Formats: sequence, C-alpha cells, structure tokens
Amino acid sequence: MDSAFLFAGVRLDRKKFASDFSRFQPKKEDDGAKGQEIASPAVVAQNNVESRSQTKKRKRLLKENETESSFNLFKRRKSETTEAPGVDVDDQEPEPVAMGSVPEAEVVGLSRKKYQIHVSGRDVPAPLVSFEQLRTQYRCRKYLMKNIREAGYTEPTPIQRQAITALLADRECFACAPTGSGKTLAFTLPILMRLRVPSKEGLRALVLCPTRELALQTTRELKKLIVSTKFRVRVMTKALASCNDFSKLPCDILVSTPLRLDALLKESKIDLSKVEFLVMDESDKLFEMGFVEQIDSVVAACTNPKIIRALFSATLPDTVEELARSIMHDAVRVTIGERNSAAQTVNQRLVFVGSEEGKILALRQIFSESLRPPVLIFVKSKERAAELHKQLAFDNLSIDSIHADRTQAQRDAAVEKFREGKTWVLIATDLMGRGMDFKGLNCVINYDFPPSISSYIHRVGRSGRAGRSGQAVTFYTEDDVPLLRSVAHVIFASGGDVPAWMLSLPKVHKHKFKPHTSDSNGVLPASEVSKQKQQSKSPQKSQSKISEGFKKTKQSTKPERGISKKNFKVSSKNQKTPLKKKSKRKE
Ligand SMILES: Nc1ncnc2c1ncn2[C@@H]1O[C@H](COP(=O)(O)OP(=O)(O)OP(=O)(O)O)[C@@H](O)[C@H]1O
Repeated sequence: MDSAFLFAGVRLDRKKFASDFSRFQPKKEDDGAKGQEIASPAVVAQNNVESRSQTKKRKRLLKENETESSFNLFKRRKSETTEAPGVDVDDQEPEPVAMGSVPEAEVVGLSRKKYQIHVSGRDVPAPLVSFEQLRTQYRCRKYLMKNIREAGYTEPTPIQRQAITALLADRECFACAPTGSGKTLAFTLPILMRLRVPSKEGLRALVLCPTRELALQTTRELKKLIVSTKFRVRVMTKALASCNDFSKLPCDILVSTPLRLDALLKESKIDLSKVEFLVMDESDKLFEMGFVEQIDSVVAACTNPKIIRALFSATLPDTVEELARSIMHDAVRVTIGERNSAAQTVNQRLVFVGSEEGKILALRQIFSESLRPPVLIFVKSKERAAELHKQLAFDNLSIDSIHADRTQAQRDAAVEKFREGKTWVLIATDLMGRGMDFKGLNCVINYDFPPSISSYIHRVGRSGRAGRSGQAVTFYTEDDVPLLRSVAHVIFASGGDVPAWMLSLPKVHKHKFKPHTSDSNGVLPASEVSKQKQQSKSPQKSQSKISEGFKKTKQSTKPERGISKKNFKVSSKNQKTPLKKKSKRKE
C-alpha cells in the first residue's frame, strides 16, 4: 500500500458542517445551562418502559405515593461533626419526619419496574420519588437543594432514585447502571448529606477513581454541589501528595487514585481512620490486577467502624462482587436495566476494514462524509495513539491525543480543550475509556478493537450520555474475529442491528479473555507500573481479603459476565428473537 496515499489529508467541508462547528465556539462556564438542555435519562427510561395498558394504574399508584407524607424514613445518627465557622446558619432545616408507614410494596415494585431498577438484599429502601423528597423527608440542606437545581438536575435518574436512598439508609451498596446514567451524583449527594456540615476533624469521605482525569472530573462535580459552603474537597495531585503532613491540610472529601493514596499510607502521611464514606468508582477497574493491592491497603486503613462502602460501575462482573462481598457488610445490590450492557442511547456499528491499512482509509472516509465533532478515537496503546496523531496531523483537523506518555500538563490541556470544543478529534487509549463525561460527544470510534467487553461498553458509553443520542463505530479486521461475537451480542442486546452470522460465531475459549492489566492498555505510565511491580514483590503490611480472594479467582478466572448465547435464538440474517430469561434476582 502506498503510504503517501494513506497519509493523504482530508479536507473538511466547513460549510456542510457549519452547524456543528458553531457549537464549538469557546464558551465560558456553561455547565449549568448545558445541564438544562439535557433530556433527563429518567424521562427516557420512563418512556421506554411504560406499557400503555399499565399506565393508568401505575400513574394512580405513583401519584398516591408522591403525595404520601409518611414515607419510610431512616433515623439519622446525631451528627458528631462540629460546625465550622461561617456555615450557613440560617439554613433552616425541616423537622425530621418520624418513622412512618412503609409505602405499599406494590407501589415500590411498580416504581422499580418503571425505572428498570433491580435490587437484591435485605429491606432495601424504596426508591426516591423526586429530588424534593430529599428535603422533605431526608433533611437535605437548602444549599444542596439549590445546587442540585442550579446544576440543571430536575428529576433523579433511575440509579440516583435507588442508590441514594440505599446509601442514606446507611446501607453498603453495589451499584451497576449504564454509562452516562448519573452514577456520580448517586454517590456525591449521599456523601454530602451524610457529612452534613464541614468539619475540622479530618478526612471523612474518600472517592477512589482509576485515573487522575476521572478524579479531577469527580472533584469538579463535587465542587458544583458545595457552592456557598465551607466544605473542602481535594483531589490528590502530585503537589498535594508531596505535602508532609496531610493531617494539617483541612479536607472533608478526598478524591484520589489508589496508587497515590497507597504511597502516602506507606509513608504514614495520611490518616484514613475517620473516613465514614468510601466510594470505589469504576470498581471493576479498581479490582483489576495492578490496583487490587493498593485497594487492599486503602480499605485496611479505613478503620472507622461506622464506614459505609459503595462500589459503582457500568460493568460489575460477578467475580468483582464476590471479592468485594468479603469486605462489605449486608450490602444492597442495585442494578439498572440489563447488567453489564451498553447504553441504549448509543447507535453502534461494526465496520469491516479488511486489514490494518484499511483503518486509516475508513477513518478518512468517515471524516469526509460525516464528521460531527467532537469525536473520540480509541486505540490500543500509547504508541498507536502517537502514530495516528502523526498520521492525521496534516488533515486540517483540530486534533489532539492523550495517553500515558504525555505529561500531566499535556493531559490536562488535552482534556480541557476537548471539553471546550477547541479540539474536535481526540485520540486516546483506554485511559479515557472510563467515566469521562464530555457533554455532547457525538461519536466514538474504536480504531483498534477493544480488548474486552467491559472496555467496549465503557468506550462506547462516552457518547450517548444523559439521555442524549450518540454514535459508536468499531473497526474490525480478520484478527479481531475471535472477539467479534461478544461485541456483536452486546450491540444486539442494546437494540442494534448485527448480522446473524456474527451472533452465531463460536464462543471464545475462556483463557483468551484474560482480564487485562491496567498497564496493558497504557493506563499507567511505565514508572508507575514498575513501582507497582516492586510493591507487589514486597510483603504487604495488612493484606485484606480482597487480594487473597483475587489470587484465588485469578486461578479460575471466569469470563466477564456478558450476554450468553442461550438468551438468543438466531434464526435468520438480522432477525432478533431474544428468549425470555428467568430472573433470579430478588425484587
Ligand atoms: N438527574 C440528572 N438529570 C439530568 N442530567 C444528569 C442527572 N444526573 C447526572 N446528569 C448528567 O449526566 C451526565 C452523566 O453523568 P455521570 O458522569 O455521573 O454518568 P455515569 O453513570 O457515572 O457514567 P460512566 O459509567 O460513564 O462513568 C453528566 O453530564 C451529568 O451532569
């Protein structure tokens, strides 16, 4: 293949895409306004699920529920925190409502059905009816109600409805909900409600994220919610980590990657004994090889007996849940929709590109025919990202790349410019695959085939968020055929069209679906990886059950729980006839 031809640039038709370009004029701070534009995912879910014949009855029952004044309330513990000076003392709170009658099981059941909420565990509290209920029945403070409104959140999403009430009832929680369905607010709200007021007593809530970028984003979301309070939310950066005595730094909520925190723990620079709330976001990633020992040491350092732990992710394999159950107490499991599935708002396509060379041609064709920025392109390694960046550098595109070999400043700038719409095309490794929320991202292109089903689900989930529609195109070559079947099933299960032959491809043998390590896809810089290797050789002070369990599970690794062949009857090309599954879940 003539490389000059391959690297020939594409010219963008600016006239044709004028409306798209105009959307990317730099704006100042528009998060709130944008939030208001978004159709609530809850509304979307409601529209999808409601069947006509049941609508009337449900509406009547739900209305009765909404006006029900004696909701089942949990008794709050008396706050042991000290009011920091300057706290909004005029924040008049409603009197706590006495324990009332439990809403009818049927009403709760209907509400769960309506929002596709599946729960398991003992006495799971009823889902939230509205954000207003947080004020009237859960004593949510005025500032928080105001900040929820100002962020543009009018109605809770399904995961927020159920995970918030579970966490507010002091229940430990596994929460699994599709990408872009508002899981961040589902844990940040209960954190702030539980902490109630800022305190000088030290770190009380900890959020662990697999990447620094996601930690920064979560911090941003938390900061939106604490406007006009004295809460201190910090993200663990390199600069912060170099602080000699963390106890002198006032901080209520810390957001961190496990690596940095573990390093501080090893040097006894940080005290986690007051932590009341530990959230592991993208928990299945955190339970992968490379992270698990750090997670162990963080979990072991959180010694507060009152601690509530919560695991959130769009993909939660059984193996992770099994491992985590060893540290959780009486946990509730909340699942929205089909477990481990791709967001239904994403229009997914598989494109055969023949060979490696075919990829760049196919990409240029997509760009010249229908480029609708912003576009996120995933590749399998940092080397591939750098290479593709070079190849596209002369294509008259506003393009950037992000991967572990770029400096932190470069990575931050790449994310910021992409958010602002200054960069139209961002090339990324799986570093960007998890949790990143780029509002209005139109299209994800899997230039290199994803290494696992969870990677596929998270990558495509960068678009089609918060009820918006999005697109995902996945290139595949002959080499990718072994993994094609699983991806095709995921697309099919989320309502996409795939040819019948793909669905009936032979199943890949378990050992080929090894869980990939965090470093294999360029998530961690080489220096961090070697540190990890050293650490894993050195004896651990306090090995908890997780890493022990992890070692056992590794010996008998189950494949990621996906959609199994037995759930589908494939009769002819493109014909979809999903069979009914027997639900084992307890409602
Ligand atoms: N109640 C709500 N109403 C409208 N928009 C919301 C609501 N809650 C969250 N959002 C918006 O939905 C988007 C996705 O939320 P978030 O990033 O928390 O998703 P997620 O479920 O954590 O996704 P992922 O699995 O990819 O991490 C964000 O832009 C957020 O502002």
